[in-house]
Amino acid sequence: MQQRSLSALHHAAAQAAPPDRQPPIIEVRNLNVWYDTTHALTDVSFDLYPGEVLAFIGPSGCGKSTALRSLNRMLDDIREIRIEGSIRMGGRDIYAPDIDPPVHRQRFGWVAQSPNPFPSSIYENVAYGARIHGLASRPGEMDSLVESCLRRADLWDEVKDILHAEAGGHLSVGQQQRLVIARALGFDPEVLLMDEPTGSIDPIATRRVEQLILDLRGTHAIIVVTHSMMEARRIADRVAMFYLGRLVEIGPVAQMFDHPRAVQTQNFIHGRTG
Ligand SMILES: Nc1ncnc2c1ncn2[C@@H]1O[C@H](COP(=O)(O)OP(=O)(O)OP(=O)(O)O)[C@@H](O)[C@H]1O
Repeated sequence: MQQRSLSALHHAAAQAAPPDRQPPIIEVRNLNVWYDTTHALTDVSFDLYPGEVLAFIGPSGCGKSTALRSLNRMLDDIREIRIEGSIRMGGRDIYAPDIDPPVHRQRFGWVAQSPNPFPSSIYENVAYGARIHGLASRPGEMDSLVESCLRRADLWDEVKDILHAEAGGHLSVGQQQRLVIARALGFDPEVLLMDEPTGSIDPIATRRVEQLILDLRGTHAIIVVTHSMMEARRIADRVAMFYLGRLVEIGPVAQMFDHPRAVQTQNFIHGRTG
């Protein structure tokens, strides 16, 4: 990836860091993304810190998903994509030629808006990641790992008697979303990326997924794209506001909602745009 000169945004991204944090797990600087002639992201810079929940907000089409997908290199396969700038994880450029995208992707769990369990049993859905990464080799280890992931996803009690008998796709939509989160945990990821994880589930299922995000916070860095301001308030440590492909403001959740600085943030959280 081409390295662009660091601008004032570099300084702004660092300033938005909470004072008591460890070094960032991901550093994004002057990220620009084009889909053919569509300039989807312009000079986006931010840091992601270990154990935090960072919410991406902003009107439809402002680049939230593109920013999310750039981190785990999900954009790679799109024709006519062009990416410039710098994304560093653990100090290394994730777009360097010696980075293997599938190996890089293993550092992330991915949760999409519509739950997409594999067409296999509940058990196999969760075991899949651990199996391909060789995370459970001793007898009984896989059972423990599957149970642990399902417990952490707050799903164990509902499925423990149907682990092998029932397909993941036969659960309710809210349960499926928790199953997808359990599956993501089976990969033992460092970062969880969630693109509107509550966008297709009902309010009760939403609160369970939100509680799950709060429970996973601390052990995982989590980025959540959300269209719900209430949700961002409930779950985020920090909020990043996107507008027309630019990250216009990033900061602690209270500051962003109670004292937003950018006029775009003020308009958006008061429902005047988006
Ligand atoms: N695969 C693609 N091919 C071409 N253009 C794309 C593609 N994906 C996104 N775009 C364009 O890039 C811009 C940013 O889209 P993106 O999906 O990142 O925004 P978003 O903020 O996540 O939107 P939403 O909230 O509606 O999901 C938009 O103009 C969109 O039309």
